[in-house]
Amino acid sequence: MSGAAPFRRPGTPRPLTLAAAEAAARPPRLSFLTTALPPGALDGAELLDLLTGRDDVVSWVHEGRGLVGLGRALVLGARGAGRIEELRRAWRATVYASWWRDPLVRPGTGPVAVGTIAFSDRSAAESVLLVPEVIVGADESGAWMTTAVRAPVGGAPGAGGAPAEHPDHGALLAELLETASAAPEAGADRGRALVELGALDEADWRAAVDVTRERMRAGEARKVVLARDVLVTPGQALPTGTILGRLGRAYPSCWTFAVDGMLGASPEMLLRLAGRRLTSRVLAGTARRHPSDTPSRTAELAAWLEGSEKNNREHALARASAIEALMPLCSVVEAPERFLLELPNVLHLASDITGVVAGDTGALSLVGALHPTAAVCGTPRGAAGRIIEEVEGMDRGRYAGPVGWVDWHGEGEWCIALRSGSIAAPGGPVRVFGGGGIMPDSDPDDELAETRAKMRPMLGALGALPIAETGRK
Ligand SMILES: C=C(O[C@H]1C=CC=C(C(=O)O)[C@@H]1O)C(=O)O
Repeated sequence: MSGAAPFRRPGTPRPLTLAAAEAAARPPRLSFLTTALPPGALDGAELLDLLTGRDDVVSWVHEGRGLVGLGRALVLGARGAGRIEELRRAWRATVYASWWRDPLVRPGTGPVAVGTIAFSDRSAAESVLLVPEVIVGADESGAWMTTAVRAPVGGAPGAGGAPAEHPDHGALLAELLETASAAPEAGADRGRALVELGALDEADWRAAVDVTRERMRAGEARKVVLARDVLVTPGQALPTGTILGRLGRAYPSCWTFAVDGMLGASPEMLLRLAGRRLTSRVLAGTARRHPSDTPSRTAELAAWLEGSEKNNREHALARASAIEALMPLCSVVEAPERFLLELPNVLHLASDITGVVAGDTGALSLVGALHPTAAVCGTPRGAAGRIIEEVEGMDRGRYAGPVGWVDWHGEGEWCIALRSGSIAAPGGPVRVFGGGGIMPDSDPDDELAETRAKMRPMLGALGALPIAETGRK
């Protein structure tokens, strides 16, 4: 076992765990209370510092801002082809049945659920929406705390009712800050991490790329994204919050996420919906880089990537499929020229697509319409999905699935769970994933090296890379 025990305030009932379909029919009643934290209340601590040494945490942090959470007030679960729609309905019913007070009314305040969704309709992994007991959030205007507790029986639902008994937010924050400052230093790793083969060894994965290329050359698909996994046992038991702190420090421009044991630092924003405005970042086309590369070496790589015919074709397919999926849902879609995104481990070709969502389509419906994108599945989607199932040899679980949060009126932010891993039990081994877009002219050795580069964020945070390669600051 690792670090601290799971977060549960004394006297709180066990988390409510419900099948989404059941919750939609008989919604649970929660009470949410949001309060602004006074300026300086975090006392110089970063959001992710509040999670150091802890398990049972949630995280959604980008450039130091976002949401971190502890504990579980409610867990909604679903599987199969209808999983996103079932979760959407269950959350909507839960919000309708619940009480809340939110004087801030900003993105991420008030009732919020965080979610992680399986890549495939046929995955054995459960897709969940989870309401943490405590959320601490921060944006450019300040910080806040939201607590969620079970609502008392009786009274009218909705935002107008009286809140139930909530813990004192000032005292709770003081307790979180104190535990964080007492947590052991996250820096050094004691033992050596063990990295074991996942579903396929490297030779078999290269052979899978070969078979995929042949099937594409025969006309079955134009692009297929193949992934592989390794199992990493850190040299010492690492609490999830400690791994997140390392990811956030090394990859601040990515979204450092954790929900229900799925964690990582994703550079790919599937969609952000705020005030009906939608943003989606499409990444496809990659050059591997090393943290010690000089600026001139990076410039050389960038020029190579921008001129690479194969990478541009790969990017164009992903970009076109995102635009095509958004067109029927938006009154306006804009897609300026692609650009180069620099990360410590890779360079990507990137497109930021924006739109105005028509009608009252919420973030989870949009997630359902966009997933799986050509950046993680391929083109055409059906044929690429079949090839993945037949050659990859693994259930991706929540890897390459949507991960993010949704608020009380259906807006929120969702990434694709890339540069990620899954932890089955706190402090235990982590299944780390990496994939790449395969084109008919792909080179299997190159593609394998690309998956290694994409695993680097997680391997570094787990102490499974030489320190010079971690990108850790
Ligand atoms: C499938 C992954 O990356 C996708 C996202 C960006 C670039 C990609 C590429 O160039 O192949 C992949 O489509 C992964 O990180 O596991």
